[in-house]
Amino acid sequence: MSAAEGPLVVGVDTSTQSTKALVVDAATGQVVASGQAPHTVTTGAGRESDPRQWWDALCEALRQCGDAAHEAAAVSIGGQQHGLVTLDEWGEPVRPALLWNDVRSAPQARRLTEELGGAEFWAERTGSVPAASFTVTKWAWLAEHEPEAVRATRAVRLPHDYLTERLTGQGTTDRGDASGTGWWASESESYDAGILAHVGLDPALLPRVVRSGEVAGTVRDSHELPFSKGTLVAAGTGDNAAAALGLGLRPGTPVMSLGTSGTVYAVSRRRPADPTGTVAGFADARGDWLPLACTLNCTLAVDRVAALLGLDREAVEPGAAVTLLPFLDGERTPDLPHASGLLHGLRHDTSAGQLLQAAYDGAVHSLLGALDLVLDEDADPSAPLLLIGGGARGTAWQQTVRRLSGRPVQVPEAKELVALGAAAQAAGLLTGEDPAAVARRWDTARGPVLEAVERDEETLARIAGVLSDAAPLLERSPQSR
Ligand SMILES: Nc1ncnc2c1ncn2[C@@H]1O[C@H](COP(=O)(O)OP(=O)(O)O)[C@@H](O)[C@H]1O
Ligand SMILES: O=C(CO)[C@@H](O)[C@H](O)COP(=O)(O)O
Repeated sequence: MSAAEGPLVVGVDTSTQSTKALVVDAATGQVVASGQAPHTVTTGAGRESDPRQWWDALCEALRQCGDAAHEAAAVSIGGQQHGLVTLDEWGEPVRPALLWNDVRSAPQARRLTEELGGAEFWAERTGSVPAASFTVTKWAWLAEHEPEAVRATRAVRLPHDYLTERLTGQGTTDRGDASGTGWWASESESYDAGILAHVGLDPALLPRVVRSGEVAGTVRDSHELPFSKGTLVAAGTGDNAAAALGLGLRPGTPVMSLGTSGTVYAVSRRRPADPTGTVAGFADARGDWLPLACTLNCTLAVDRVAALLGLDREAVEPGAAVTLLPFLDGERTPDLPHASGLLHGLRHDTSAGQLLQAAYDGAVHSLLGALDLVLDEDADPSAPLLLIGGGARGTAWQQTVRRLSGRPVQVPEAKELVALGAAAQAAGLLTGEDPAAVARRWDTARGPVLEAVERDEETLARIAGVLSDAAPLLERSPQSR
């Protein structure tokens, strides 16, 4: 038996690049064991992963947790948002999942927006104007390009739903992740029959939306897993909503997450509805809202630039007037799904380290441009920005965010905030507490605060100028090149 003070719970983050599992003492928040296993994502035109890989990675991550996982009384899964998982009558994937960063459905996003009353309609009805990331656009793409896959589909799931269902045998989701589909009406908090009919998706194929604090099911017999039969399974949620739980976030505190995606968000009491499409009006996993902006090019894009230059990711140098828009995967914020990377202002005396700094600046500029739109008007502009995700461990990321935001930056010591949020959700099932209150009791946001420095307005203005001047080039679709 472990020396834990309370029951043990398991929190999982099934994100784009890997699955991470934490075994946590529900009394203290102490992480008693952890494991991690990678996934592969296709490159080229689309971004796809086989959902069965996520299950194998979950089993491996739990195996690494050793005996502690056997003692868990409850488990919860947080996962990458939006991915379209199509299952056949035996619960097997019909085809690989289309991931959030697959931009092939950009034409369907535009078309759906126009066909159903425009951006205002979508923002008001679902909280968001659909971009290529949203599940509804992926379903429309599949119907157009692979109608046989659509015909074979008997269940439609999100990544975290897929794993939860393999644990419990029941098709469930939660409001946080459902709000990123594009077919969940934030106005009525239910599936939107009109939108579903428009895209030809039978609501009977969708999972039940489990309420906050409700048990999604219990672990069914499985010889692959360390859990006992009957272990409680919480609703789980999307990874950003899980991280908000993991930080015990209160309204008005801004978060920036630096991972495969870059995100900025805050909890809000007001239901968001941004017709410009910059802010996605997600629900959080409790009963509030999670206005959020997301970029497709964050740590992977900057690491790719470092690799091209043959530099360590920390080998940045200041002082150049060179601009690099690191849109290697197209971009969502700003809405430029067909864009590619763009370099401007290169001189004989520009160093490789300065080019790398320009990639960090470009990635952070996109996120900061959306931060004010995410925050309510009454949010405190001097509140520290909480910096999380794999990139938050890097000094170059920390210093870039600090310089370009002009805000104090707090870096929580806890590394896996998505998995911790899922663990807090699982703990809440056992104790009856609000999961965000569990995380506050665990003091998960604790970490050093880097004092504010003067905001680097010159760099921000230069990047904004290049972005605006290069708009025709960045907006051009592949067909018109
Ligand atoms: N010490 C570090 N400094 C800077 N970046 C890091 C560091 N450690 C990890 N990363 C970056 O974090 C990314 C993974 O972050 P993570 O939040 O786990 O991603 P995701 O949840 O999208 O899979 C990697 O792409 C890597 O570039
Ligand atoms: O699309 C979004 C949010 O809208 C992304 O934030 C995904 O949820 C993927 O997250 P990571 O794997 O980068 O954590």
